[in-house]
Amino acid sequence: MYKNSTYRLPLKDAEVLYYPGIFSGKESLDYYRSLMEKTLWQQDEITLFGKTYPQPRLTALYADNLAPYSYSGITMHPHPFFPELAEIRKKVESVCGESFTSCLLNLYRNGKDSNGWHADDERELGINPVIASVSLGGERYFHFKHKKEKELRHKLLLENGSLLLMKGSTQHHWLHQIPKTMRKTEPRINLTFRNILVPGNTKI
Ligand SMILES: O=C(O)CCC(=O)C(=O)O
Ligand SMILES: [Fe+2]
Repeated sequence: MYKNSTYRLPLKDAEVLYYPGIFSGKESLDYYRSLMEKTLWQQDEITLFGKTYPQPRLTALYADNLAPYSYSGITMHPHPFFPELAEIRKKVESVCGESFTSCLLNLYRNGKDSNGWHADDERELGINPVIASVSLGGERYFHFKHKKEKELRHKLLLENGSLLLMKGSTQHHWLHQIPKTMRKTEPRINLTFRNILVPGNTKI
């Protein structure tokens, strides 16, 4: 992919943009190292069909407000932003022209770590959520599948230093995942910037 360009993915009923190289190799490595160390990583348990498993990745939530975020039966409480995270948010906001209250981070330690099929459609994200997702470290494939038209699928390699922006009706019509991989892969940090609303507050 050529750096400093924007690609709109050819997905029906969706608005998904890919920006490779919003950070240089050096910036990406510096951020990767400081986030690896400073992030308060946690491993939650998920319950599937009455059985409990450790989530197959580490996560952490940061926000400007105290709004908790619940998904897959897990409720996360945010920590305040630290300087590197705030810097990354600023860059992302300037690239995509949106603003964000919160950041959910994922750490995929190796190819066995993954993120199963889901849509980011929780109530506290509002009606047409804008989600800006930064990748640092090892490359992983990101898959999309349409909720109703099963033959509509797409996959994309998320490169170090890139940004993937999902907006409009994307979460209504599509699911996404990061599948496990057998390839040898370096750890990957993913930052998903979102607007998470305080319960009772509706965004206009
Ligand atoms: O790791 C990624 O690129 C995707 C993460 C994701 O979909 C999520 O946290 O909701
Ligand atoms: Fe997601």
